[in-house]
Amino acid sequence: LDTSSLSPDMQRCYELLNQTSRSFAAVIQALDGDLRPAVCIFYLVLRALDTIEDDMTIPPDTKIVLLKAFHTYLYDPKWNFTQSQEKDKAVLEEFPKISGEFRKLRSRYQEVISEIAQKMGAGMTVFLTNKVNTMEEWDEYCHYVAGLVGIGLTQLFAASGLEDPSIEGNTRLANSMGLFLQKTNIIRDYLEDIVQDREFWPKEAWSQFANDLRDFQKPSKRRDAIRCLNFLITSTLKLLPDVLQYMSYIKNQSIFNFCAIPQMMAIATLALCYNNGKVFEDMIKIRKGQAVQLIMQSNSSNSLQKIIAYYSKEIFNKIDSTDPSGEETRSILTHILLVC
Ligand SMILES: COc1cccc([C@H]2O[C@H](CC(=O)N[C@@H](CC(=O)O)C(=O)O)C(=O)N(CC(C)(C)C)c3ccc(Cl)cc32)c1OC
Repeated sequence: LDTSSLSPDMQRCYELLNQTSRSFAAVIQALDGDLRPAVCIFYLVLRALDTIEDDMTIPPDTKIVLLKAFHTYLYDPKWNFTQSQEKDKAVLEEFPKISGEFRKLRSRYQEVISEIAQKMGAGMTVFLTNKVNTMEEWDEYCHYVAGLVGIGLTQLFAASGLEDPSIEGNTRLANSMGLFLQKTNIIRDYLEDIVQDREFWPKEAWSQFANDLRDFQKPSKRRDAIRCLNFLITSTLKLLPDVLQYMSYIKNQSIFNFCAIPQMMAIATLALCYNNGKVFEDMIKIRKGQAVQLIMQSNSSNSLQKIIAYYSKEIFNKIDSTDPSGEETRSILTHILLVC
């Protein structure tokens, strides 16, 4: 991206974007028009909020104040936070550069980003102290940290003039775009979260198979662990029709690629995780070469349907006849293969 004509602060924002997100930064920088800087800033604002939520060295009552007030810092030219130990702490230390560029965005873009930041910060405080119990609470948590991102982005797309303003009405579909990504990340990151003493797998799911979520690390509990894993993957696959429907409304090629690539990485991750005990042994990541191939292919609804059909068949062929969710998994995949 040629940033030479941009202000020093905006150049720094693109550097921070490339530092905080590996493959994804490239698709943000490929966005058309004034959507590119708006999404870059939105991503960094969200990264700053996420860095506060993730930082276990911040005392809970300080964290609650920071999360609830965070949206106001967008309008405070001096605000930054230098006490973070997280890997992405630079976005908090250099926040004045991000908020300065934020205040230069069109007012509608500012309105969307600050409203999402306000709702997300408030929602995060609800789950700071409470674990996720029911499947409904799992949806609620994922709405706060990811569904709102889908909704906010959809509002930015509509405001940019690059998409039909009516897509702003697709709130449920936009929410599902976030839930699909977040639920996939939570399923994939079981071990990484458990070793950091964090639990995002809903109790309503794991309590069917164990007395404690940590039990799934034990080889003796591997059968129950995989049954819980397959149960959660089956629940997440139910979002795929919404993802396909959301994508069918997107007309701008740069926005299509920006939305499609993370969803394709997620379905490939779910296929890899399904019935795979490695989820409980080490960090699972789809191979870089596979990811690049997916990125190259994710440019039209037709190619999306082909990729989703490919991974749906891969999961279908892995279903274990003794798995209690097996019937449900088969039925959802059959439905998906019909619409693909
Ligand atoms: C319509 O909605 C979307 C359309 C396109 C992309 C995303 C979504 O995709 C990335 C993709 C991304 O960030 N990939 C990482 C890979 C990884 O972190 O494992 C990357 O390539 O660095 C992602 O994961 N999240 C984080 C949340 C899921 C919490 C929202 C995210 C964070 C900020 C923004 Cl602005 C966007 C997204 C959307 O959000 C739903």
